Amino acid sequence: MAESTEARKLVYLVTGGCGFLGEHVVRMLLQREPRLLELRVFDLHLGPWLEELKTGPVQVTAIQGDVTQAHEVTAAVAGAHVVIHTAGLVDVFGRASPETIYEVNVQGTKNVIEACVQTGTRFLVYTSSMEVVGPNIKGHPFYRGNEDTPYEAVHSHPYPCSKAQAERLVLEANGREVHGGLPLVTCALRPTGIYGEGHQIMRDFYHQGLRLGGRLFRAIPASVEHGRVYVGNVAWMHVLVARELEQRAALMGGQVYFCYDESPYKSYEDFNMEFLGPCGLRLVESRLLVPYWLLVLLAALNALLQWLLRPLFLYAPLLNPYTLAVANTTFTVSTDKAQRHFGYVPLFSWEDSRTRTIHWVQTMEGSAR
Ligand SMILES: NC(=O)c1ccc[n+]([C@@H]2O[C@H](COP(=O)([O-])OP(=O)(O)OC[C@H]3O[C@@H](n4cnc5c(N)ncnc54)[C@H](O)[C@@H]3O)[C@@H](O)[C@H]2O)c1
Ligand SMILES: CC(C)CCC[C@@H](C)[C@H]1CC[C@H]2[C@@H]3[C@H](O)C=C4C[C@@H](O)CC[C@]4(C)[C@H]3CC[C@]12C
Repeated sequence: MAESTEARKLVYLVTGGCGFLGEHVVRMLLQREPRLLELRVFDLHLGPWLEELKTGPVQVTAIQGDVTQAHEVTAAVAGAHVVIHTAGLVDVFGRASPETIYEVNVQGTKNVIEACVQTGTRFLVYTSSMEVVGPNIKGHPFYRGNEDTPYEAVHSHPYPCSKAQAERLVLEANGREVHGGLPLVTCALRPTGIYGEGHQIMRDFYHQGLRLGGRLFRAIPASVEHGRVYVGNVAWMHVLVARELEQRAALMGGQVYFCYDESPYKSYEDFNMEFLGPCGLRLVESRLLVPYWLLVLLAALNALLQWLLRPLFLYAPLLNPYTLAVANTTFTVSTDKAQRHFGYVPLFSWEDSRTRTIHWVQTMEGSAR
């Protein structure tokens, strides 16, 4: 590598660095941030793959910790220049209680902010979500909207509520004085539905399709558009924001950015078929067999069963009233704010993103090939 070790002086902390997005952020930082001296990877569950990263020029420090424990967070943040806070409890299936979701997503984020303030860390990038905007409980479409598009952001589900609260805390913390007297600079990235290597729900759909003899059944009309963005591009946006936050603090501090790339606008299921189709699955047009009212009924039945069975075991299917509403409401973004503010251009074309994701599905354990 051409850069001298002298240029390496920055310490980054990635919370949730062993999650689906977090792992991509960690790997992207190692590849694309030449000023990195130390990379701290903080997660409740550390991945074994971290070991192989420890042989490179950057010191990779794995920290097993819990964002809900303020002292653990403060210890991890101390001495870091930049914190990328991706840790979160992503649960729209009723696996965790609302209290736990709030504890991790809201209290965990408060702990990260306070740790920055106490220890003098000045730059904080928060992984928010499109869900802080919508789809809202009224099912209003958000069609090719941007960061300034008016939309009634009203939620009732614990996950979007917690993400919205956490995002607000992060943005309000912009400008707070940190230890040493300088201002904290924060911003939030709002990915739409992320896809790519490691995406658990794609894995679930693939295995469900295999169990159903290579078929998936269309539930959502093809006309409902659902925003998707490739994980490599989301990771790249995090790296760029973190890099530019110091130089462009006045412009970027306290701002939100949707994550976007060249992925096509399609329905959730049609989009998944871009990858699952080449892996041998087909989408069966069953909309006449399974009309929407029946899906609503099934989703409600699933919610009831989840509640009834909770004392015995956790019943958490993909279909519930909330996931049905999200999948069945158009929500797509069209914006260039990230390009204007910090020069973001997707690193991976749609073709690359598609090829990489297909390759990942094909090499998945239990795949048809
Ligand atoms: N997956 C998506 O489509 C999507 C879309 C928009 C936003 N997001 C956001 O991106 C972030 C990452 O999501 P993901 O899809 O990679 O989820 P993920 O579950 O794969 O990753 C989250 C990581 O956070 C860690 N974590 C959870 N609780 C923790 C705690 N108490 N302390 C420390 N670490 C903890 C988990 O162990 C996991 O490694 C989340 O904040 C999520 O809200 C995800
Ligand atoms: C109706 C069924 C046949 C299909 C169910 C699909 C459902 C599980 C999918 C559809 C949309 C998905 C969400 C969407 O991509 C965006 C996000 C934002 C992110 O912050 C967390 C994940 C989430 C909520 C996806 C979860 C899975 C959903 C609801």
